[in-house]
Amino acid sequence: MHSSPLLLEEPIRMASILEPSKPTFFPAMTKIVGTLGPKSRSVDIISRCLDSGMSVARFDFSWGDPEYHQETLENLRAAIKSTKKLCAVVLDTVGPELQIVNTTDQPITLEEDTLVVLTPDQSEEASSNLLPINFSGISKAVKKGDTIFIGKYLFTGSETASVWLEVSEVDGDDVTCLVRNTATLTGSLFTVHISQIHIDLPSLTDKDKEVISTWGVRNNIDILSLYTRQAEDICHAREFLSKLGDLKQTHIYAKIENIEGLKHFDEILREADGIILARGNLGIELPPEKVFLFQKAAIYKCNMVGKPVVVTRVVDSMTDNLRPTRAEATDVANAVLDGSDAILLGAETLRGQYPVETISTVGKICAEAEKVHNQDLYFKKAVKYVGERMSHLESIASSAVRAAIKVRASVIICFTSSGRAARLIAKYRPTMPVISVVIPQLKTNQLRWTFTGAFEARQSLIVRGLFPMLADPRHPAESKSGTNESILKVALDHGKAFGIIKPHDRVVVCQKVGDSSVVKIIELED
Ligand SMILES: Nc1ncnc2c1ncn2[C@@H]1O[C@H](COP(=O)(O)OP(=O)(O)O)[C@@H](O)[C@H]1O
Ligand SMILES: C=C(OP(=O)(O)O)C(=O)O
Ligand SMILES: [K+]
Ligand SMILES: [Mg+2]
Repeated sequence: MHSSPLLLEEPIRMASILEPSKPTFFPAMTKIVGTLGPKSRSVDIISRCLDSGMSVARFDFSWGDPEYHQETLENLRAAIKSTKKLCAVVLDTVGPELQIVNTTDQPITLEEDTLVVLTPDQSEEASSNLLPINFSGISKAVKKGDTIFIGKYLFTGSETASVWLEVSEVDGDDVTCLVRNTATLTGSLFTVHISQIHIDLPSLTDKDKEVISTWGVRNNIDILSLYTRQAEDICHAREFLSKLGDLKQTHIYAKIENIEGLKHFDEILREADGIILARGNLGIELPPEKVFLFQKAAIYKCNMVGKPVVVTRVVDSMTDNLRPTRAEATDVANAVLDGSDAILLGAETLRGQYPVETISTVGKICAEAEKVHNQDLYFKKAVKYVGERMSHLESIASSAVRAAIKVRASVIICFTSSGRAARLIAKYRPTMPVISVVIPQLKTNQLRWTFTGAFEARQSLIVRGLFPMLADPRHPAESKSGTNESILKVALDHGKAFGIIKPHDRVVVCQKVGDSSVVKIIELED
């Protein structure tokens, strides 16, 4: 596998492209987040999603009630148990999302060159010439000539399932718009995107808070996906989580949806635990020729500070088709080459016809792209960015990756408690999987004693290259020397059982021995 690495920057022998990919245990180092919904909520389908490589499940509270999502989550738990595959849980908030509710049960067809009125009067029924919106300030927020998109496939506005409107007149609280393309809106809820306006609503709404403090607390959510426009949005959410018991351990990922988020990107990145590039919304907010540039710039910034970055909306067409378009397949590979940690699937798994096939197709594309990723070049950039003098841990982490590549180790094993050491290793984008062995720590909050570790292990399921294993808390973490040897043996056995570690392989281990952090190389006998 490491004999003659292909690099995109070097000439590739064309025939080598046709060599079939060898099957490996790890479908890809890049992770796949699947949004669970009507077409992906049975134990059977979720099990197949996990087996195909989904390692994070997203619950989108923009639709569906808590009971519905609870049922899906119980099924996810059963699937985890039967497949023995770990899966993290993401709660996606609604935020100041603009919505039109259609209570009529009938699809609504809007005809090109006709007029439609958007009204904040939500007692009105939706029709092809009147659409009630959940935003009282709409008439003050827009002006003649502005662009409004309604529907799900919001990129170009030319799809038949979404509509592109141009504001033609503002009259009192209502806004009259010219319909630019004929489209039929189906379902009970349509999202609305108005380009480049500030919506004067809080990023974390009362409804979001209610859901987090009930459903979120009940289910110990690992990651909160937050509609983010500025760094304070993250601070407020963190403050809110800090009062919810175990949820103070929940990671907050900033969902960058619009120009405001783009302008404040650097400050947001400092506060957030990770970033989600919501390209659905961003893609219509930005001129099309700028989308790739923001993606590359944002991913680079995340990579350099070692924070996970997730890219959305890659294979929309697989919602209804078994194969992605050429553009989509290439787009997935480019997201990997740009440096994303994970790919987020929305409609494709939520309400698409091929959730399992979508996951395995995306996984295969990711795995191919990873093979030609120029690790050497990337590594140099990352080291240069940190500069002199490195922290001890950063130096240990980068050295572990360097050593593992030089000795062609099949895997890196990293002992970690907070997950920080393992994330730092992942930052240097090793070409081999990292088994992060999370060692539970006993902690108390005055009321009760509990073990840490479960959050930390699951949270690494969204990071490229990290494959967590939660050590048995009965191994006392204090007496490091003796017990770590037995945990190491368990980790090696784990790797062997899954076929990623074979006899005579070399393995790089990163751990603390006494007070010193060490990187050691071990050569296995059998
Ligand atoms: N329980 C443990 N046993 C052995 N080594 C550990 C343990 N926890 C962390 N380490 C190692 O200690 C070093 C410091 O990592 P640090 O970031 O402090 O750990 P953590 O991941 O627990 O925050 C790293 O080399 C890491 O591999
Ligand atoms: C993921 C996105 O949106 P949603 O939360 O509506 O699925 C997106 O806009 O990229
Ligand atoms: K949402
Ligand atoms: Mg969106």
